[in-house]
Amino acid sequence: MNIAVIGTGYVGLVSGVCFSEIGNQVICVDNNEAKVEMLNEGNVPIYEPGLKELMASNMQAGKLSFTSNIADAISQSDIIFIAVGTPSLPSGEANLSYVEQVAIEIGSHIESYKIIVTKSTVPVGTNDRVRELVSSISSQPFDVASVPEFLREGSAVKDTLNPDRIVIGTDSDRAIKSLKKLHRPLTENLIITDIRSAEMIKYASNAFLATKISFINEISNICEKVGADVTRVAEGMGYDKRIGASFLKAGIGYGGSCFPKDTQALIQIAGMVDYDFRLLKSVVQVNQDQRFHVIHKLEEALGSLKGKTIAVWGLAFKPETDDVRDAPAIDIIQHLSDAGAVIKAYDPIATANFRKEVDVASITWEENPLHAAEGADALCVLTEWKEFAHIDLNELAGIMKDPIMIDGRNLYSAEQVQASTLQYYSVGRPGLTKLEGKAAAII
Ligand SMILES: NC(=O)C1=CN([C@@H]2O[C@H](COP(=O)(O)OP(=O)(O)OC[C@H]3O[C@@H](n4cnc5c(N)ncnc54)[C@H](O)[C@@H]3O)[C@@H](O)[C@H]2O)C=CC1
Ligand SMILES: O=C(O)[C@H]1O[C@H](OP(=O)(O)OP(=O)(O)OC[C@H]2O[C@@H](n3ccc(=O)[nH]c3=O)[C@H](O)[C@@H]2O)[C@H](O)[C@@H](O)[C@@H]1O
Repeated sequence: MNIAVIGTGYVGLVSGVCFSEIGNQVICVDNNEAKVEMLNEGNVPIYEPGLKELMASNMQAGKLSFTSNIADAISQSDIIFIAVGTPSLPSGEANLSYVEQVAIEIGSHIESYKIIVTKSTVPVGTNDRVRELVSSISSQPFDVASVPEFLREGSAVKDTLNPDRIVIGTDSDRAIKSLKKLHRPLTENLIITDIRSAEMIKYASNAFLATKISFINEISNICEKVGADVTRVAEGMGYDKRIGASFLKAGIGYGGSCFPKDTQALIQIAGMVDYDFRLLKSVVQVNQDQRFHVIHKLEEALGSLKGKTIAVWGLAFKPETDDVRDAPAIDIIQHLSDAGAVIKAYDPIATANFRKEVDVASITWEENPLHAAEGADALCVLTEWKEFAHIDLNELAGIMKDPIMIDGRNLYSAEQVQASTLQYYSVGRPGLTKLEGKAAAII
């Protein structure tokens, strides 16, 4: 099939590459010409395992190309995917201006029947708005559909080629037939529904996953006070099929370009219809507070942070990505700097992106984790990169001024911690916390 994908961010690029991989002819469009040039040279603007190789092989096979000319892409395609950003407005609502702009451009260029599919995460009613905009400009026949995207950064290619389900929301039998045919090579689990339900499925899914994370983070906070181990609690809960084991890792709260934005947007969507989404508001608040538990633990270990040197391992919002959008590390580093600490930061790949996000004077950017830790009063682990997991903790303790580690991701096992001389603080595993001169608070 002939596909146009508008927008070459995470979703557009990965979808375009994967659609070509399963045998379609794909043109990806972006209005950022520098990005298009980069892609045409075979370079990938994001770090995503496996993407560059797959993109190169499909470009070589003539199945995938990049352009900034939307008119060409539309004329050569049967199905047009809208995959542009829907960032938060200051109110928390989704900014739909990019989606609307693309709808206007599609309306200006269609010359024959098209299926216009919104892949961007959009509030209920947006596909109706797309339909309205296109038909206000063009009298050509077209259908609209909502096919939300569920990929995760860091495993985007794998997720796209092996999805748990594909949701297809449309009121057109013709669109259902084509979209089933397009997606069937990826999975048999195709959920056909109406447009509004499809739009809602995406927000409800992200909000539910965010709720699981805030729930387990609150459980971890209680575990710290009652002497239980949150990793054991999550394991024990996860064997219950009704609960499931995933998204129960306690830590420093969720970040990234989607959960923070989509939870806020859903609160706004509810508010528009006079519904106060109290549960989700709490999820957001718990998440915001959780980031600062790292700071509380540092203060517990060091007292005032003024003039202290704090090493930070991990800046990306999660491993296997260089994305730092709404990474907990941004708030934590800003707070450390405001408290007068000197920061030595290291991330395997996200440092360049992070430097564009934070503007603090008291920070040095280190080239390796041990350099960052050398001479530090304490070390905070903020992203669970694999390369940190294998570091010799006694060697680490030996080069620090004070061997204090705040492990915000529960990266280290009980055995590793117990065999080390670190003064170790975890998330919700108080039995491992070695406190100088006082026992962990167990009631
Ligand atoms: N990043 C992720 O992991 C996921 C994102 N989503 C959703 O997918 C949507 C896209 O997200 P990202 O890929 O992260 O976005 P992004 O913001 O990284 O990329 C959007 C791209 O669209 C381009 N663009 C904007 N206006 C355009 C226009 N008029 N014509 C052509 N290109 C245009 C921009 O230049 C940019 O390259 C959002 O709604 C997001 O919530 C859904 C699932 C996963
Ligand atoms: O709509 C989106 O953009 C995407 O948002 C998330 O994907 P992503 O943000 O890439 O990453 P996740 O793996 O979901 O992690 C999000 C955040 O939650 C945190 N997290 C995740 C899982 C967990 O158990 N605990 C936890 O703290 C991660 O550290 C990270 O900061 C969803 O998992 C995707 O299904 C969805 O498509």
